Amino acid sequence: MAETALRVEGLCKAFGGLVASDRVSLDLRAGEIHALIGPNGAGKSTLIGQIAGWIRPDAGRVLLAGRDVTRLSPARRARLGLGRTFQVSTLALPLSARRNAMIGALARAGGAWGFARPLTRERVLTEAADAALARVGLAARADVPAAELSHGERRRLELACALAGAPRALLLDEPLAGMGPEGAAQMTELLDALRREVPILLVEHDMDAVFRLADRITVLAMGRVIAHGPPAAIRADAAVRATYLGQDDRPEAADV
Ligand SMILES: Nc1ncnc2c1ncn2[C@@H]1O[C@H](COP(=O)(O)OP(=O)(O)OP(=O)(O)O)[C@@H](O)[C@H]1O
Repeated sequence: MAETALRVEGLCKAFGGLVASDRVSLDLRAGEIHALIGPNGAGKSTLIGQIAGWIRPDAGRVLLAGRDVTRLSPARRARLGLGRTFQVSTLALPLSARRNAMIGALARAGGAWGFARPLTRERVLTEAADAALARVGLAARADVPAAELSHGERRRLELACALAGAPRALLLDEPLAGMGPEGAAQMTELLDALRREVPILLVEHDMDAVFRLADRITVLAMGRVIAHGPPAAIRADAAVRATYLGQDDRPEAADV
């Protein structure tokens, strides 16, 4: 059986009387893209927040490569290999693409290099950043300020920032958001190849991409997992169809 990079067990989170996560369990295995979908307000962001560590669950556990990280800070989780991108860009716009990717590499290293010589540290971070930029097709743009990159390039740079930290598992929150067809196709191709290097938990509203990319899909509605399985089973699932009826991102809209 494939190694489990990330496991969520029985996560519960309520905001007052509103249950945003209701005993949610899922896992992310080596070599796969696992998509998390659901209508607006289903609890996807709340779940991602609990996995990343900035929302504390009321109950349940988060395990990264078998280690219980439920009580660790987001920074500690990053240092243990949880990479992520955000719905809203976190790039430092005046800095070059390389400098941004170096910050990503630093997030993984944390204080571990406190005693390393500055020149050694600079070289190691630069190498990690350049490798990540090459991986997302931005090697030629390394010296360009993030502010001057196109929207699609910025999204790939955000991915490079996460990759520069050599993550064990990657959380991607709407990596295709705001992209035109060309950028979306480029990013889809990139993610398709990346799964072999790092397993990906993908939150995405573009159902064409989800059904093309996902090895498995978990569907949330009102905080609960209502379906889980390979894309073909999800597309055929009556509860999923009922939940998505009338929604733009309903699975039946995906022509895959
Ligand atoms: N900090 C909060 N305080 C109160 N209610 C919250 C909070 N965060 C989320 N909620 C509520 O929890 C529910 C789940 O929200 P969440 O943002 O996780 O859904 P989502 O699936 O990510 O939605 P979307 O696709 O629109 O981003 C919603 O009803 C939302 O209003």
